Amino acid sequence: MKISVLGAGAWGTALAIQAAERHEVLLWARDADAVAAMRAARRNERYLPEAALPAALQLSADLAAAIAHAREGLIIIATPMAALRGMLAALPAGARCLWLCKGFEAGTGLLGHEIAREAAPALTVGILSGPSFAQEVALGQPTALVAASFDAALAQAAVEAFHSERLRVYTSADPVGVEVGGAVKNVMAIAVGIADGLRLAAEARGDAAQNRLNAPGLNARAALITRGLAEMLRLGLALGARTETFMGLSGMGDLVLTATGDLSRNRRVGLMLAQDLALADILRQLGHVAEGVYSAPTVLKRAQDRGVDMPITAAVVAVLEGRLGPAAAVDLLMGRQARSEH
Ligand SMILES: NC(=O)C1=CN([C@@H]2O[C@H](COP(=O)(O)OP(=O)(O)OC[C@H]3O[C@@H](n4cnc5c(N)ncnc54)[C@H](OP(=O)(O)O)[C@@H]3O)[C@@H](O)[C@H]2O)C=CC1
Ligand SMILES: O=C(CO)COP(=O)(O)O
Repeated sequence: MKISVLGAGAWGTALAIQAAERHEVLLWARDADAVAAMRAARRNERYLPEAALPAALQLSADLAAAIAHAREGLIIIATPMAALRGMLAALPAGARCLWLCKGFEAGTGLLGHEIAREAAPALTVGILSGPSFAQEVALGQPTALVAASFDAALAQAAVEAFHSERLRVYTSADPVGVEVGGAVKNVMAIAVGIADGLRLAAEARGDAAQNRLNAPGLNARAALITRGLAEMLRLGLALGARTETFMGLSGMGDLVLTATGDLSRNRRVGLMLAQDLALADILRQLGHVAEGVYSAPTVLKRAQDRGVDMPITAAVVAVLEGRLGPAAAVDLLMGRQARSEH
């Protein structure tokens, strides 16, 4: 199959490396200098230095040529959410396309499939999601993904493109649930990062040695993940998703990975917020996109529009906007009034 991956960040590069073992894959980056550097080093030093680029992987900075390459095959949009609309609009009618980005569009508050409906209704579209750190996929470590589309043949094409002995690809007919899971887990990873960061700071101060670790511990982490899943489910159901999707790879699976795995950029944002670093400095230091930062306000807005209660999301937004300190945010969440769990 001919596959074009549009966007040569960490995730697009990792999937292109894997698919190039079995397919004719072209990886596109908008920056011609970046393409030249990757051609010379056969490595993406900027975004994924861990893995070599296979000799068969084609590289290009020519968007029209990249689209033409996969005109009859599969186009993968691997940019951040902010660029999805523009990429979709550039594709020709009838093209088959899946995106990897996880979030809500800032400003409009739309999910990817809603943007596609608005900006590119003549495409056949879907999402590839699930718990998957790019570095692990690039190195061939076992990973399971989910391909979701209203078009069953497209989800099956994603299986054909990426399923291998190291990469399992499941299909789903619930793109709404898969997209809500991918977007909301990023916000929850920031929340858990904040709580874990407060604990690490207390330990570093020696509070543990003095037996007065007055900071959130592992119990608080489990509570945040579980209540985060409840928030994700509530919003998802309000937007038309199916309950079982949130118990799967793109829901609970990705939430657990991103909230607890230190490779997560969103979790690292939370860890650094707990050290009272300024958001702008954190984003500079990361050097990669952390979608939760941009999605959090839109998640909250869509929840409020539907009358859905999302207290963890609200606390993350308040911390990101500087209206609440990290410790006060955790205190607020843990100190909420008692109520029934379900
Ligand atoms: N990394 C991961 O493990 C995973 C990431 N994802 C999701 O995939 C998406 C991409 O993440 P990731 O690859 O990690 O991001 P990175 O931050 O590693 O890279 C972003 C890439 O997108 C490019 N880009 C940014 N804006 C535009 C634009 N307007 N037009 C074209 N290209 C653009 C950047 O190019 P330039 O250098 O020119 O700015 C860069 O190549 C995110 O939504 C993320 O949530 C999903 C699963 C796993
Ligand atoms: O989506 C991811 C893993 O599935 C990557 O998460 P981060 O963007 O937080 O690194």
